[in-house]
Amino acid sequence: MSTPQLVVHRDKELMAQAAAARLITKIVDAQASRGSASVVLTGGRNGNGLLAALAAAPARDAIDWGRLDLWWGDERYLPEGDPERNHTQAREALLDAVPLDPKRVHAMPASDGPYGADVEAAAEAYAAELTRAAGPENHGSVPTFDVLMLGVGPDTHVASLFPELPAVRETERTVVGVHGAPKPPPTRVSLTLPAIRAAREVWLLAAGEDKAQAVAMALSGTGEIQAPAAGAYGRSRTLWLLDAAAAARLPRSLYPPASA
Ligand SMILES: O=C(O)[C@H](O)[C@@H](O)[C@H](O)[C@H](O)COP(=O)(O)O
Repeated sequence: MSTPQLVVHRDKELMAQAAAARLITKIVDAQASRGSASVVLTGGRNGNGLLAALAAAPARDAIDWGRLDLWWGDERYLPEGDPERNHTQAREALLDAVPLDPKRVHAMPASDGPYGADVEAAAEAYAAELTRAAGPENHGSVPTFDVLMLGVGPDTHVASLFPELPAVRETERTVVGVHGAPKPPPTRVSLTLPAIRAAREVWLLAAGEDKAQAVAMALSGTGEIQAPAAGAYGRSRTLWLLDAAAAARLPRSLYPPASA
């Protein structure tokens, strides 16, 4: 378990731009050392804000887009192309503007796809896709993601893992169906904490004063069932990318020195 590292930026725009620059470098380095990179995207305003900042970044095309695997941490279980799907919003923010290899863009199933209303079957299918992509060196049922990004909800949820609900308690499966999510829409597909923790690096994105309580709670020792963000950590790095408003309720001892 990697100890959380915090970086606090002036505001959410700068946080998105700095996180985008950080992601470009991470992808370029992974591609230089291993020939490809694997990144898990998140939905929500901060996740999509990062993608939009990346689309506008001058260094954007230092990335070899044809050697990038994209996965999702969660998806709203809606028809393909629905404007509320995380995949739709990621396409609008970045994906449609760059020459990705479509075979390497792993969107989660849509509700008008082969599994219909059976969101558990959709989750099992995505878990199988992850296992197929996990090479022998991954010693697990998911590929070793270079970076897995997560927005943080005001209730400390990450992906579609909400406090106290069954999905956050899952310890075996890597992908589950979610019913009755408090954040609409109610039906979702989500990676579980075991899958999240297979990533080399987990980056948690939180901006705005509405996240300050969640950030303080998740970083103050609250358990992962009550605060799912507290259970989101990478094998070698856990990075919280915050703006000053979201960091406002942190004890000063947790503030990074540069922000003191
Ligand atoms: O499907 C979703 O809604 C997201 O995956 C969800 O986990 C999101 O990242 C958080 O709710 C934060 O969203 P904001 O960044 O918009 O606050």
